Amino acid sequence: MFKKKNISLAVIRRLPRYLRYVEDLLNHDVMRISSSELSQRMGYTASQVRQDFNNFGGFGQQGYGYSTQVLYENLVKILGLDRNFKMVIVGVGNLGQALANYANFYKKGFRLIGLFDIDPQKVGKTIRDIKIEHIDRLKDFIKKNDVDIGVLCVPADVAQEVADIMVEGGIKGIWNFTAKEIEVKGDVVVENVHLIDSLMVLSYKLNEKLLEKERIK
Ligand SMILES: NC(=O)c1ccc[n+]([C@@H]2O[C@H](COP(=O)([O-])OP(=O)(O)OC[C@H]3O[C@@H](n4cnc5c(N)ncnc54)[C@H](O)[C@@H]3O)[C@@H](O)[C@H]2O)c1
Repeated sequence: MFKKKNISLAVIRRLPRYLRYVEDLLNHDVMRISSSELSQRMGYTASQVRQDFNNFGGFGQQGYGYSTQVLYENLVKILGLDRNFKMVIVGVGNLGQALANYANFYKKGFRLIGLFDIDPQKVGKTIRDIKIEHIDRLKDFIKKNDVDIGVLCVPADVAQEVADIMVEGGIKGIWNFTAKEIEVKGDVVVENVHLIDSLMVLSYKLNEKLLEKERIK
């Protein structure tokens, strides 16, 4: 598949939204959509949608628009969702347990195969048929099972040391939920998640509306 180099993160971050939307169209048996309709419904401009897809060769046909099936298959491939990644969660507290119980990861090809914690009260218990193992077993487990993704759900003060263990084991990517900016060696990729950032964006939008109302008064 054609792919431009150095595609901006902003474009990549829009791809899951395109995928969700196209999936919804397919579920409603909509097999074709024009770029203007797609852009209108998603709140983007038609040229932005075209530019986004042109990074990957563009999937539309002049005068036809997009086949939703073709769009879907391409987005799945671009996002690597056809690969089936193996994943472990480290830190099975509030967040780790919530993620472990979230079944939708499986539907997208992320297979949770291990849970790890340091707390003897938690080690040995199971969540969705997966036994929580002691952190001491993490490195060997990653090596033996060729784990792709490590989900970091431990307290921030131990995030770096746990990330180091993951890297030593040969992890390929870390989904970091902690507030700590971890450092990794080699070509390990890190994606940081901060739910609070999204909440602050909501706060910004609310604030804008309130300021507008106050101006009108
Ligand atoms: N990114 C976000 O939006 C977001 C949201 C909520 C929480 N968090 C962060 O996620 C992390 C977990 O939050 P929580 O509420 O689940 O905390 P928690 O205290 O409920 O869970 C932390 C778990 O990590 C385990 N742990 C501690 N040290 C460990 C080690 N060395 N090795 C393995 N396991 C270890 C603990 O036993 C516990 O089970 C925190 O860093 C928190 O700040 C991030």
